[in-house]
Amino acid sequence: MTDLEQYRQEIDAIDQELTRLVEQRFEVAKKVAAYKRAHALPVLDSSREDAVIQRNQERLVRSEYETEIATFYTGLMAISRSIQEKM
Ligand SMILES: C=C(O[C@@H]1C=C(C(=O)O)C=C[C@H]1O)C(=O)O
Repeated sequence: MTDLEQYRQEIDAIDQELTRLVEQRFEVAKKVAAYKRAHALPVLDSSREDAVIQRNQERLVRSEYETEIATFYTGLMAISRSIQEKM
């Protein structure tokens, strides 16, 4: 196996885990949406989103990825909100 094939195999294994976790996150977001609907709360909670981004930036082993992790969570939470809004 070439180094390239080996690296792609590593990425595929990470993606498998990521997809499982992201799907799990979406399912919990739907429960949050049901709660918010029952309590007449808006889908968007900007202060919560800011806190999620900050906490995950702090979790990084390498702070060089702070901007990228913020971009990642911003996109993930936008998708999460779109799932909640479709309900
Ligand atoms: C899931 C929620 O709804 C929205 C989506 C969020 C997320 O995906 O983490 C966070 C805040 C909200 O804008 C929530 O309020 O917790």
